[in-house]
Amino acid sequence: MTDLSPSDLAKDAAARAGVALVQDGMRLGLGTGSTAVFMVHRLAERIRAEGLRLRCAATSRATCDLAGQLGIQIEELDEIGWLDLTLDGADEIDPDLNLIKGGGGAHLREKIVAAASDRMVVIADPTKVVETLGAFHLPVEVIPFGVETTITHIRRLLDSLDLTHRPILPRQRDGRLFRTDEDNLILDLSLDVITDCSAISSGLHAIPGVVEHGLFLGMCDLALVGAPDGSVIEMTKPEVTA
Ligand SMILES: O=C[C@H](O)[C@H](O)[C@H](O)COP(=O)(O)O
Repeated sequence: MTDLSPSDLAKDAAARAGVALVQDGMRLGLGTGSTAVFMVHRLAERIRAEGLRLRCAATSRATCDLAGQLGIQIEELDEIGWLDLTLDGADEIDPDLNLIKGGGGAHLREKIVAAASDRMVVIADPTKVVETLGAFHLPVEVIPFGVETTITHIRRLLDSLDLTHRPILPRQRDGRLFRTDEDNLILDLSLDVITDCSAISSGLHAIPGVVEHGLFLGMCDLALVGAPDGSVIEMTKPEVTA
């Protein structure tokens, strides 16, 4: 790959470091997004060079298609059953390794795959590292049926959490409502700062039309943050003191 922007060089550095964790015989979850694209390319290179025998599940149709084009066989998650490692990108990473994901609308399958993995490792460029989650909109996947009612429920939840007047925007693409791989809709919540991630998470999960939100709390084990010069910083969870 030539002529990469500084941002792409950083993503590629993180992707290489993530792929370096892959060992022969592993069952892998492959994430979605622009950083994951680098990861899938680097993984395909290692498979070709080293003959790695892997079993891989994808978190989106896009990743499934790319992997197929590069000669990586993708199986259904349920055929594999459980995964050793998932490598995925993120939109925001806080110091506790809590994440916002779903900028590409793939967070539902990503969360199912990450939850079925012994280890979730995030690969990212430095712009994704934040002190507090929330500057990036929080994606919420919702069922199309009764979406206005679901928005009303979300509005009431935000009001109850002192997050009044925060925009709740149905995601659009090419002038039409964006549809996920499950044919659902995405609502993007502009929250600015999320001070109580657990309250938002449990509140959203309690709303019937909500399928899944993009907060990944306590799921990430390690974040690999690449830089344009090829170096990578490892972020680990802070030690819990008794
Ligand atoms: O839905 C998309 C995923 O959660 C992505 O992993 C996330 O948006 C990060 O994508 P990127 O690597 O393109 O910044």
